[in-house]
Amino acid sequence: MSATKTSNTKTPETLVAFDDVSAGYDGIPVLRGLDGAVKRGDLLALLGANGAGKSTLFKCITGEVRPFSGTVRLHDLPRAKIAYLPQRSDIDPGFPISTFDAVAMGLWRKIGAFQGLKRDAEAEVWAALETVGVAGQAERRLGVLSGGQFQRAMFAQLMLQDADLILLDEPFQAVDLETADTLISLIAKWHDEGRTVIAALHDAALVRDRFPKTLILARETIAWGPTSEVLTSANLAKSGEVTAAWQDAELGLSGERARERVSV
Ligand SMILES: Nc1ncnc2c1ncn2[C@@H]1O[C@H](COP(=O)(O)OP(=O)(O)OP(=O)(O)O)[C@@H](O)[C@H]1O
Repeated sequence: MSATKTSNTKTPETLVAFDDVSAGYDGIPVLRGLDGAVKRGDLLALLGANGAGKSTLFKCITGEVRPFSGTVRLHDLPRAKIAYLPQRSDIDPGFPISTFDAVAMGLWRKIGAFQGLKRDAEAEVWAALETVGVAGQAERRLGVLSGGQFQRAMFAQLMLQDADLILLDEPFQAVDLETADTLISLIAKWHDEGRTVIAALHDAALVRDRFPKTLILARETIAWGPTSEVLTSANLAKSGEVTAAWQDAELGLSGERARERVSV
């Protein structure tokens, strides 16, 4: 990502607004009554227990999941300007693609999927591979890379996407400390360029150190604001308890009753 973007010193404007959003699957909400706004230039950590609804929130932003009620509004943000890195478990490791070609997919929106890469574009792909330290893996199949190499390649792809909003679902899962440092530096650079980044994470210490804003989620909002204010052990404990209570309720209820329960 080479272009210099808008300065973070501008008055922050809303990029994504959630207005009483309920969303989920098979008629059963897993996100409930979500209100709030992501500001342009935010570096926002999304914290919550397993099953708290973090991935679902991302999918509401990308449009993959449509809310049952409420609205998700994108302000001056075409979907083509959103980059989404799902959890590795959601990416098919058997997909027959080289690491080079996977990274080059980051340029698809710019040059089209079936255009041959011109020399300039090829150079961009090599530069991205080098920046994240996996140029030596370029010819290997993406699916055989180690966890850290794979995630570095995915970040190289993100670099080429030139997105305004970057959504990262547990980006440091199964990566070593050195890789995590490299990836965190890239995130910081994107933030400095004025891009908006939301990352679902489980490491509270990392969030405290590197993420100015935090949303703690448990199917509903537990807290959302400056990390120094919202990242408290009380809020984290509450997030775990509320998520567990919702999961217990779902396990104990038939689909029809669960629907009744969450609609009150
Ligand atoms: N495609 C789906 N169909 C049905 N239920 C789903 C689907 N995807 C997620 N869920 C359910 O929605 C709830 C929230 O899942 P989600 O993946 O959004 O949580 P998460 O906070 O990202 O969890 P994790 O930290 O484990 O990744 C879970 O109970 C999950 O089982």
